[in-house]
Amino acid sequence: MKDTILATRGLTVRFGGLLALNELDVSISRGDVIGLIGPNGSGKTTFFNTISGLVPSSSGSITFEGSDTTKVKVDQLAPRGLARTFQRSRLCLPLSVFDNIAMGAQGRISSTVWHNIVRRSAFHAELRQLTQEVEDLLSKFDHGLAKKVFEPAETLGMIDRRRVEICRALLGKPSLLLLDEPSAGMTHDETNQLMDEILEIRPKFGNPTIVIVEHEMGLIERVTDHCIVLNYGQKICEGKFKEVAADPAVRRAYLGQS
Ligand SMILES: Nc1ncnc2c1ncn2[C@@H]1O[C@H](COP(=O)(O)OP(=O)(O)OP(=O)(O)O)[C@@H](O)[C@H]1O
Repeated sequence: MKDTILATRGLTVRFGGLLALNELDVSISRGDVIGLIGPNGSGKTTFFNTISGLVPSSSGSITFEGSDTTKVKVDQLAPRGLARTFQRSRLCLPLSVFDNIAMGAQGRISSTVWHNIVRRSAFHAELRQLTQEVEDLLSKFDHGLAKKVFEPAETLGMIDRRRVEICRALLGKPSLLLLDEPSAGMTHDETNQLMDEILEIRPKFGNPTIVIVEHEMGLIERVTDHCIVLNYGQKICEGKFKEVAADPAVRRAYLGQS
């Protein structure tokens, strides 16, 4: 039986009088690809923001990798193995592809004044090692992206920008990868291509568990093992895509059918 990598119990997030998450109990099994779906405003991004330490919960608990992470902040969750991408691109466009990805290696380069001046050769060795890792990562996508490692991110097309964001998330070899609307800003074909690439290179990173928030139901149906459906911050259904798509509560909430 698969173990649980992430669980929430009674997770509640209030924004003033609005209940964005309402007593949410969720269990995510290690190694699965999970689709987190629901109508606009149902709480999907708030769920991502809360479990990744960006938005504090109002009550309830979060357990990640067996530890209580309810109050753990975002910068402490990445080293524990939780990585994510955002709906809107979060690249620093004037910076190089390398710099954007290396941000995901926070704390890996010793950057004290003492280290950089007195132990210059050690600093250069760390930098060389990181550069090699970033180039290896980019070349796994196999689209000549590794050759653009020192070009500004603003010179890349949208699909390559998304690949760079995925590389930044994968650099720390996360056990849980949260993908917030990978299709945003891309065509249907590009989204499918990117998702295929992620699934293809996933075994090289220890098969991280993936949770995808996505409105493209064709993609969710094709790539997920299991789906969780939210409405008004509550879980209304879960199961295989075909099961949840046929559920009357989901059809009412999500598809606007009775
Ligand atoms: N920082 C915030 N302050 C106030 N209200 C917020 C905040 N963030 C989200 N909300 C509200 O919380 C509810 C859930 O929003 P959330 O973005 O999590 O939904 P979503 O399911 O991700 O929606 P979408 O599919 O449109 O991205 C919405 O009513 C939204 O307006």
